[in-house]
Amino acid sequence: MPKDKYKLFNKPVLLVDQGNTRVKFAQFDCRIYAKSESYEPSIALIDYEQAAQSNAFAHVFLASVRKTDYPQWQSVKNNFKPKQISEVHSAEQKYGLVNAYREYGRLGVDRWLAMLGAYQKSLSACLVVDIGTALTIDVINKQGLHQGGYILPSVNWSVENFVSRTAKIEVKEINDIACELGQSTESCLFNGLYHSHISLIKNEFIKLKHADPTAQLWLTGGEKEFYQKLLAQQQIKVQLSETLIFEGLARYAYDKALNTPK
Ligand SMILES: Nc1ncnc2c1ncn2[C@@H]1O[C@H](COP(=O)(O)OP(=O)(O)O)[C@@H](O)[C@H]1O
Ligand SMILES: CC(C)(COP(=O)(O)O)[C@@H](O)C(=O)NCCC(=O)O
Ligand SMILES: [K+]
Repeated sequence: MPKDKYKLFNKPVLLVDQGNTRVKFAQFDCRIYAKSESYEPSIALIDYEQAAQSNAFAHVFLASVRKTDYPQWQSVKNNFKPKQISEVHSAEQKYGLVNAYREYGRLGVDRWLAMLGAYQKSLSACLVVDIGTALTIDVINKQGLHQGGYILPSVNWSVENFVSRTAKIEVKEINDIACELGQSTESCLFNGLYHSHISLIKNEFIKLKHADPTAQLWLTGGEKEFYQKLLAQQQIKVQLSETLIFEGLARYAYDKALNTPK
């Protein structure tokens, strides 16, 4: 081990991302390098059982888009003293990223952290798409200025609501979904919704590429692989990441480690 390497937290740090559908956990080995030139967090996704191990973590960093009411998070929380818990909120600007919202605290913290994760990794213009309970799209320019975004209900959520409010729409069998005209109720509905999402993403990405040819398109969230497939059919190449939100959270942990006297 190089001499200039030491850990500030004597144990790993736990990262928690509480979305609207589920809560996700990761472990971050928060090392500080005295002669740090670049910052490359080492993050591993872990499951609830690993997260719930008492005494396994020095500190926990939490990001939640709901009240922190998830039973899984509540039981993990009992392993920590209040001073070991840091809840992160969207900021006006931090770590080179500037929030486009005038009411900056209203931007979903998952969006804020996913942008921070993506921008740290690419240092170019980024389009960040999080496909979870909602579909969110956020645009950041090369200088780290968030340009704004979109929030759309997910396809499944839209279909469920639509079906429950219409008499003649029934979803039976779902065949191959594609960005093309449908020829059954199911394909008209699903193709229409997915196509609208894919066209919006594509359109924004093409605009961003005009401004910065090195712009990157990042996909995260539960349905990212499916969107990757649909975008590939449109000749759009994406960066997939399961850990964007955690990479944003890890930046906060790293900062706390740097600024806490040993
Ligand atoms: N293991 C899983 N558990 C729950 N949902 C999953 C899982 N794998 C994929 N999904 C899909 O991902 C979506 C949830 O994505 P996620 O990004 O976790 O959402 P959120 O951040 O809103 O909680 C679900 O609606 C489902 O379609
Ligand atoms: C848009 C969201 C519901 C997405 O949540 P998710 O799908 O990740 O659970 C969440 O980011 C949120 O509650 N945002 C607050 C409103 C805003 O971002 O303007
Ligand atoms: K999310």
